[in-house]
Amino acid sequence: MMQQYLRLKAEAGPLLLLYRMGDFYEMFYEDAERGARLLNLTLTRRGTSNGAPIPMAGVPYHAAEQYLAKLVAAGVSVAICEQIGDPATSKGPVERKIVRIVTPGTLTDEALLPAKADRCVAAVFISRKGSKTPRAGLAWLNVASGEFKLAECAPEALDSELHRIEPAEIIIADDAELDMTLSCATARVPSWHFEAEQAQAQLLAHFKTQSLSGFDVDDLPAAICAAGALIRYAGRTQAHGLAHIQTLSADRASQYVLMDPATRRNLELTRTLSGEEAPTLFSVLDSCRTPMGARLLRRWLHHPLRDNAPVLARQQAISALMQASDARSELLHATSVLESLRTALNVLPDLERIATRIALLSVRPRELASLRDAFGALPQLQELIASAQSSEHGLHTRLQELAQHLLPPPGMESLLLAAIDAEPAVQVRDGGVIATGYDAELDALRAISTDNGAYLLELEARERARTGISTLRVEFNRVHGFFIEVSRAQADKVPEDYRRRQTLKNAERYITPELKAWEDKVLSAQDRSLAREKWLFEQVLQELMPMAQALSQCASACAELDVLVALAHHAQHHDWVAPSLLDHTAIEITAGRHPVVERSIERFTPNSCSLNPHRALLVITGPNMGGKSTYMRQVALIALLARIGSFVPARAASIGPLDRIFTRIGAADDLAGGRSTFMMEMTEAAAILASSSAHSLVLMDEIGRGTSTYDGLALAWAIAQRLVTHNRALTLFATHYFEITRMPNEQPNTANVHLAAAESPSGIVFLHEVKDGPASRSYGIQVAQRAGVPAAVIRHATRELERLESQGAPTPQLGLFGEVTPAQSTIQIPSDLAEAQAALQQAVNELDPDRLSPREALDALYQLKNLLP
Ligand SMILES: Nc1ncnc2c1ncn2[C@@H]1O[C@H](COP(=O)(O)OP(=O)(O)OP(=O)(O)O)[C@@H](O)[C@H]1O
Repeated sequence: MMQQYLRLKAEAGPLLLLYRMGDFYEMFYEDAERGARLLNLTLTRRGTSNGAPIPMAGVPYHAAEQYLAKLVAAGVSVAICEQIGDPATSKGPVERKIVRIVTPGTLTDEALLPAKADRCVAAVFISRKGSKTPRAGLAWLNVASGEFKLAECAPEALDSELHRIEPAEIIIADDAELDMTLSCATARVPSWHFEAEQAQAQLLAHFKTQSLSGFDVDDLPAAICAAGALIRYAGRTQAHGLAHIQTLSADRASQYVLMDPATRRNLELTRTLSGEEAPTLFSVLDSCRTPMGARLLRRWLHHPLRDNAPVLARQQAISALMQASDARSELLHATSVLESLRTALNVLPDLERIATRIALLSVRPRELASLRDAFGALPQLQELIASAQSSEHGLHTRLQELAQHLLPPPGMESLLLAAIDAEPAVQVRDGGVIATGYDAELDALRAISTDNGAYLLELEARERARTGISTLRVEFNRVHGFFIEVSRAQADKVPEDYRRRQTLKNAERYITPELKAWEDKVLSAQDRSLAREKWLFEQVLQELMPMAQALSQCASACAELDVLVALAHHAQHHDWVAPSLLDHTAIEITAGRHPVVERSIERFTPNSCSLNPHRALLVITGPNMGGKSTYMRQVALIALLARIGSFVPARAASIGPLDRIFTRIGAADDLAGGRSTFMMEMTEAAAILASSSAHSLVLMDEIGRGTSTYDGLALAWAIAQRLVTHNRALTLFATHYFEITRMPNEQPNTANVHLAAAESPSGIVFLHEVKDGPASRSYGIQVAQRAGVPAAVIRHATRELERLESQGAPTPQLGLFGEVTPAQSTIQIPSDLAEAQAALQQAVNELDPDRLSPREALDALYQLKNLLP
């Protein structure tokens, strides 16, 4: 047996091998040690190898799914080996085979997949290093939905692209190096899998085509190499192949508003800065009723669009949904269309994943039942959309397009209605999955095994008469089968042909030749009926498989409708408006709010923002805690929401096309990457300066604070100036360096705004209101006091501040930037002050404090004071 194990283990390679033995999946050697550690199992031993005991650990087969889920969550890939031979007839170890490979990125099993997030597997290939223009090729595959995409980018942008795609697993060549900050499982495959010819051949064989031209990806050679290796890898993991992956498409980054990983993180789109699921933009917007809707919303948030046309189509669909609901509820006082749509969507199961499992022939009976029940809701969805369309407001062609796909694939509904039982069992092997009336043979077999009642009553009457035992009973139970039960007192009356089956305390149970013959007939009918049912189910699956593609189109339409309904619902309940989409770059927001913060505090102060080529950079000052970061983020989030087609939290907004959104807001140390806070800050700033354009939105928060005041200020000034003169990006630049508020004097397309605060007897009051002009002061000490810094420290700091201010604190920065006038470059000391300083110096030198009486000391102090001009 160990030989068989070692052969299979060699086949499984680095995958953890779960080796089926009876009711357990066992692991051996290093796999056992690793598995025991990851799954918290007891490590035991089985036999020895070269005199050393062989470590072994196992999990019961019926609980395997939950252990698999843990392994996959830990990024481990697993090969599952089953017994395929019959133990009764096998000589030596039963034949076994690896039947399934589970890797973090290729899951299709409902139990192992998160409902509201996609899990895909990506392959990365970097074309010839050292060549003039090396390209990074990327391919990613969502096995659960069938989506297969390609993209190329410069190798420097690869990390950012990976953060956009967020694969659960990445495939790379065994000799490749990949420098990425995304944490996910990686799998290495032989480098020849990525060779152009091999990859191309693999794809052609998969799609059964002569060339890839039809997919419009010829200009992406590096990505094709990645795609070939990927389809080979994914194909190995699925027992029934990847027939549902029927197309390949290029995902051209130019269609999206690009965001780097820092920006996605800082804007807290789908994860908070501390890594939580909520509150995020996704968590507040996600009132989706279906899992595929929630997944699509998440994708939209990470892929804002550059072109106005598709954005407008979504926005108009949302308007139509909202207006239709108004019209109906006013007229009929009935539930609004929007609410009815939400209710109707609620009954839909995860159509997208069911479609995939139909294609993979791994769909479960109950999923088919839920699919059949869901089809009943589709006409209602269509009707509701039609009523949204018939409202007189707005254009809504997108809704019309969606409605056309809200249909079950032809033949699927009738097949499921006829074939699948109203409430099928979980597993086909339990029986009760195929509906009565679907197959005459099955019905006949079932009749034999279930219609025992009349025969048993007749037999009982006959036996009572024959034996004279009036209490005799004929019965059946699952463990012992059929039997005749006679009380202990009457047991001596039973005839010769009664054979004892079981003895109870007060009764004996018998079987007779006649009853045994009946039992055999019934049991064999049961076996045959289960076998027939299994076969019929497989036939149904084969019939359904070609319909999977159409079902997944229906699933996509439901997902999109769900997202549009969720956005409409949110807009309606939180007073959001449709932004105008401009065709020139500008962001004009009137009374905007932060979509997430407005939900968590009682009274959010709305603020406006105007950014355009004539007012391209806003220097934002104001106290700590004044609301600078919130304001900047809210502008970016409103722009992003507008670019996904959503309504926005504002009284009015006009948003033009954007190519990128960049944020540099607070930086954490990247200790693992060996970069300090300041280094991180500068790396991000460098990326922004390198890639932002006149169509980009840039948020910079307190750039330069990670180093000494002078260095920081100098860098902040230079960066701001470069952004406005060279990159010409729309920029929000929050800073505590007041010197930067002078920038509008030099750069006419910049302006100052500040977050207002007021002082009251009980301390500083934050008004959270954005006003024109620079802040008058920073209130740092007041904020520190509010934060609970000890009073003694606050007093000391206040004195120190007064001292610095009275000294007219050196302003080295005056000489640091731009045109330096002689008057600014040196600190001029007036001549009378120079004289006074000399006289003061002399007077102080002449004083001997030890010889002075208190009275003389006081006089000396007055004299010194008088020496000052
Ligand atoms: N417009 C607003 N209306 C109401 N409350 C707000 C508003 N903006 C911010 N706040 C509140 O003020 C708090 C501080 O805001 P924020 O972090 O944006 O300040 P900040 O000026 O960036 O501070 P720091 O300079 O210390 O980073 C937020 O947690 C929020 O609760």
